[in-house]
Amino acid sequence: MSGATTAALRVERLRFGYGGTTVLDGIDLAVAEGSFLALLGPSGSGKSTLLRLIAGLESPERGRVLAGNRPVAGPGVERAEVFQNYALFPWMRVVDNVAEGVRKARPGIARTAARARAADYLERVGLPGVAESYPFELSGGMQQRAAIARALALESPFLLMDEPFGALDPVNRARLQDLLVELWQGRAPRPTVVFVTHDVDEALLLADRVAVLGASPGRVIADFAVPFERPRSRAALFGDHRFHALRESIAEALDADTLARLAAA
Ligand SMILES: Nc1ncnc2c1ncn2[C@@H]1O[C@H](COP(=O)(O)OP(=O)(O)OP(=O)(O)O)[C@@H](O)[C@H]1O
Repeated sequence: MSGATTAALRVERLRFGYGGTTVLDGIDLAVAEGSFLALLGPSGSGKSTLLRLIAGLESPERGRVLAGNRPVAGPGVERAEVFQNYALFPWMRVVDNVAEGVRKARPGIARTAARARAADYLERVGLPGVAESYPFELSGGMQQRAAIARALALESPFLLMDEPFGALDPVNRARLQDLLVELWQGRAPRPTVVFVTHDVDEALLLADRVAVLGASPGRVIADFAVPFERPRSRAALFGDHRFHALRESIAEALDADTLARLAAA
């Protein structure tokens, strides 16, 4: 496993279930500081649940999550989150949605300073001029940009993303993928990212490493380093035989898990 000694994030022997049904069992993961991990897996394998445990929104039954060497005991601003469905407060102007996060991360910051920082991040995600709008006035792609601005404005060492582009059309999805990588690479130090997706190509485009979860119970069944240099282009990836080989290996790992489950049923 990579980054065992410099892991910013560690999941150790983790087990978790809902109402007596085990969802995740025996999860061990070490994510190197400043790296980008994609969590891939079939529907129901527990990707979102694992992210919620890392976020501190759920507590493990066994094992633990360590973020920056500290056990995670609940949500915290050092672990910023972006979910699939924008999750902006509808009653707040866009700038205040972002500024609210800044104020949580920096208690005591003046309201005007928080709003200025929020406006700066909205500009960075390509949303100048919408600061005073309400979320309902924005398209889905724009709302998701604003949600990303809100998470990035926290300037947290961890960025936890649960299928953040899943609800977007292909053009906006590609734009936001590029934007995310650009913003992640532009930050010093880079935040450590855990990104849930069930899109293999998205994982290989974005991540340094892909952990594949199998289902029933969810556990890591394969772990691949993604070797492509950055900046990455889709055209270069599609022309690279290693991309196709990785896709194949991931599909094989998922197929083997499905067959094993069918055989056990
Ligand atoms: N709040 C909940 N209460 C009870 N069961 C839940 C809850 N949330 C998720 N589950 C169950 O836990 C399992 C894992 O769900 P989870 O959403 O983590 O999987 P996932 O891999 O993220 O799936 P998807 O790709 O469809 O989002 C599923 O069987 C799901 O039905």
